[in-house]
Amino acid sequence: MHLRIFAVLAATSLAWAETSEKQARQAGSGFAAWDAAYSQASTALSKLSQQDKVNIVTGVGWNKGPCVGNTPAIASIAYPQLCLQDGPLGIRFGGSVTAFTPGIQAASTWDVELIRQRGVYLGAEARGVGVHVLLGPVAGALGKIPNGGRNWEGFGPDPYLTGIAMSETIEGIQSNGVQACAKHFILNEQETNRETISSVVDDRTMHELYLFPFADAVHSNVASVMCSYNKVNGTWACENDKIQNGLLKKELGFKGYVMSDWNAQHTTNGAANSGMDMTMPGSDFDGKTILWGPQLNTAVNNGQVSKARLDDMAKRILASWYLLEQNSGYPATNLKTNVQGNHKENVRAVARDGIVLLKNDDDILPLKKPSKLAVIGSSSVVNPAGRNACTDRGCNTGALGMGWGSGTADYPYFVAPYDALKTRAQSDGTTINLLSSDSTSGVANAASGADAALVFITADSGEGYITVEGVTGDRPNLDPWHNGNQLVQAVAQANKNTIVVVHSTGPIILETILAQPGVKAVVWAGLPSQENGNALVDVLYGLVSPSGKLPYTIAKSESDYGTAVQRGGTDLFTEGLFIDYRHFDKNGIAPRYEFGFGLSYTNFTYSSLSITSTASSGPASGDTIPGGRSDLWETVATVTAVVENTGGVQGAVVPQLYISLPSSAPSSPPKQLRGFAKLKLAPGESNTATFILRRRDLSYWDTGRQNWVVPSGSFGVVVGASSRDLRLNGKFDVY
Ligand SMILES: OC[C@H]1O[C@@H](O[C@H]2[C@H](O)[C@@H](O)[C@H](O[C@H]3[C@H](O)[C@@H](O)[C@H](O)O[C@@H]3CO)O[C@@H]2CO)[C@H](O)[C@@H](O)[C@@H]1O
Repeated sequence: MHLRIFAVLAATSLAWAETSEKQARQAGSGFAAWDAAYSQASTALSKLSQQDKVNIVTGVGWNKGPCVGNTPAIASIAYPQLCLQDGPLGIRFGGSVTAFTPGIQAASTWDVELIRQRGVYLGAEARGVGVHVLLGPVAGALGKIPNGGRNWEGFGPDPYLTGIAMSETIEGIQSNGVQACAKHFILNEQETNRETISSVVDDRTMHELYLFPFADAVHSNVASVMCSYNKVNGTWACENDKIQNGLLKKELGFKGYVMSDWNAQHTTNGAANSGMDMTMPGSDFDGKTILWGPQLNTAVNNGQVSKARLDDMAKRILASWYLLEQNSGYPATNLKTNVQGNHKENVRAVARDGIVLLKNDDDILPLKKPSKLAVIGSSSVVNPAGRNACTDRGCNTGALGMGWGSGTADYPYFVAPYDALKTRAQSDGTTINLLSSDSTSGVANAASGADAALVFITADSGEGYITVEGVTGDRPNLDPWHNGNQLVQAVAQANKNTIVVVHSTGPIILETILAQPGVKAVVWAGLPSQENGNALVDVLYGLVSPSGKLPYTIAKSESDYGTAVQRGGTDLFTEGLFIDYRHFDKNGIAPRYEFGFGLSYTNFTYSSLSITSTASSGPASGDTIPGGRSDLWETVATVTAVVENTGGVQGAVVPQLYISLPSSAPSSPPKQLRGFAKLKLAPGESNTATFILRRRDLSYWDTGRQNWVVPSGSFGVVVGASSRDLRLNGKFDVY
């Protein structure tokens, strides 16, 4: 099977920048593979009654099957009861599954090998428990609002980084014959009013920011896409002809099927005729309202939905099933099967390599066999009620490993910071003073006299159907929870070697913390899932040098972001293209820690920038393949740079390539990420980072021509250690 062969090839240890040839092949073969799958689907379809077809496209109802989504079996074509199950970080409600790291932690590694391996393992576990459709990965919310409740499920607000992560994850999942589902399509950027709000966006912003990573998903032959709860430009996403038929199926050449988010469908005919192909879960949560099933049958019988449209829906679903070869030897559904294997190794690696070291004064880290350590904060220990005490992780009690909602999984075990620190302390002969509370009383006692004080703070968020400590999804502000600022203040007053460890679903404002002279280090540990403590100890003690880079900007003030949760019925997306670092760059706002930032225990120097380009200006052309016009995916320029480890220890570096469009392009972000690589270097070692630019990477969306266009003129090229730490400058001209 072509897809599997290429996934195996792709599992070699190549940085993404070096694999675009593979991706081009994959798109080509994917197209052929879809053709074959469609041919099988047509044969099967000819054996089906109208009722069978309606059954294929209609879920059986909430809580009426083994999975969160189920469709009935069709015996005549040996089609199983299809099992659709969350989610983006593992099997929700599984009995013995791995709780992988959330998407945002994977993005924070900037390591395509780890991201792909995470996808492969997610797929292996889904297959092992007989899940046909794994409901992830997530590219919407993209993360334009720093407080957005579900941002942590995805890969952050940069569409390029998210696009690469989507591709790697989808190809990884589907290499196991499991259908992936790219969600939520599209512009579902906040939880507040998510089922009523209309996201109003201009055409260029839609293409260059929000649709961009979905194009990657389609290019990687994703089997399914989930339409979102919100309205897009006034029309429900799941009833929106422009986005489903126009953008997704026609422009991007999507061959799979669109399923509704759970209960996101509003009408029988509107959804069918605007491109939605499967309704989930098939009823509302009370089981009272059913919009397809018998109603769809009637609509087809009286001509409100054409027979051809019903055939198309069913064919898309069957073709995806055949594409992934689920018609042969697929395991029976049993969510309780133990499928963990050695997958915890990926969790630990992603948790560890996603840790971002923000501050390290006096080289206080790595720790050097302290004789006494203070460990302070309620999140240093596992939830006293049990690691899975709160359904769908709907509480922020004890150590934090993921946000809350449908995109969660139960932890098979949980190593809290204190657990791992204690183990390490025993081997070092270190004494630990533990204060597992967020109250400032008792802090002076616990922290004073220790060689260093580790203080743990958190910020949590999640999906809006659960309210945690008064927070219904989106965070109301960017402060740490549980009086984190006051806790750090108290610790830093008692101990001048204070190390702050932050576990958070997204940015928090660190100004109060950084103003404490006693705060020597800030470790941004993100969302490390079940390997929380182990990953932290690896970095704190220098078993590895920290190599994570921020996948979003940390501002000095919440208002610096220029975006906020909308309380009314409309979000006008007035910021347009300018979210996260694009906004800070355009408006000359100094971030506290910029997108792409992260310290190391070693140093790197950059040299020898080289640029070659064959790019020509003008609109994209070529046939539509999965992902859009074929030439958008062709390599048109290559940039290389040499990076050397000039420090004393081994470390991994993430050279980042940003481009600036020529002035002939309409107002554009000052710079945009268009390449990155992760190089592991021994002291004194150097290596070349190779960045391959595809036509789409040099294009803007021309609203007049309704096409991607490479502008003529001089393209700026910078290679840096972050979006603000720019080490090498160059340019190339395009005519
Ligand atoms: O899980 C499939 C997709 O579902 C959406 O989230 C839903 C979630 O799965 C479900 O557990 C939750 O149910 C609650 C329901 O909303 C509420 O009315 C009822 O009282 O309690 C239910 C909890 O037991 O609803 C969520 C939708 O509101 C996700 O958006 C999507 O990403 C998932 O893939």
